[in-house]
Amino acid sequence: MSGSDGAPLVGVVMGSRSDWETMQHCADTLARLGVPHEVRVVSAHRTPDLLFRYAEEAPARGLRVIVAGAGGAAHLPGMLAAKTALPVLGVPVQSHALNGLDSLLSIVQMPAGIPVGTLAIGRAGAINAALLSAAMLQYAHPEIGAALAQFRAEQTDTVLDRPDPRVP
Ligand SMILES: Nc1c(C(=O)O)ncn1[C@@H]1O[C@H](COP(=O)(O)O)[C@@H](O)[C@H]1O
Repeated sequence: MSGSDGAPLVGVVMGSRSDWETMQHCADTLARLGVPHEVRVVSAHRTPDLLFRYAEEAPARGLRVIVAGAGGAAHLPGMLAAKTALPVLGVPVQSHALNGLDSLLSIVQMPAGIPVGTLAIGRAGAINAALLSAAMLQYAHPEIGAALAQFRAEQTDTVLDRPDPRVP
């Protein structure tokens, strides 16, 4: 999905195709908010040269936020943050062996000086990474701000409309 000039604003990257089940929730939410974005598999471990190139070229291509999802030894978000000054949001993917705790700790424990904004493990983190991206873009792109405000209003209405959990 691209903006009017064809350039995506958010890069959604993940360490493996197997992360798509989680990261599709980020892409779906960006699409719902009308945020131009691209989706790529990039791995610090398996495609290190591509990772460096992606991070280095991202600002000139028009990207303004990178969302990086990875599982296990999740070095991808931190390495992207090391190579670009763009804001990097990290989504810990739920791993089989350790339930995502390994992913979370790998992403969140960055040394001072190279920040990664770390979200929750799994689907909630992927959705919130999209919402945070929209929040970061909203003043430069008022139409994204309007979509975000509408999303939140609808979410509130959905809860208020069904106050009794016993009623389906
Ligand atoms: N954590 C990373 C990185 C990275 O950090 O660069 N590259 C792949 N992976 C992770 O390996 C897990 C298993 O990958 P496979 O399913 O392909 O074996 C995935 O969750 C991926 O994010």
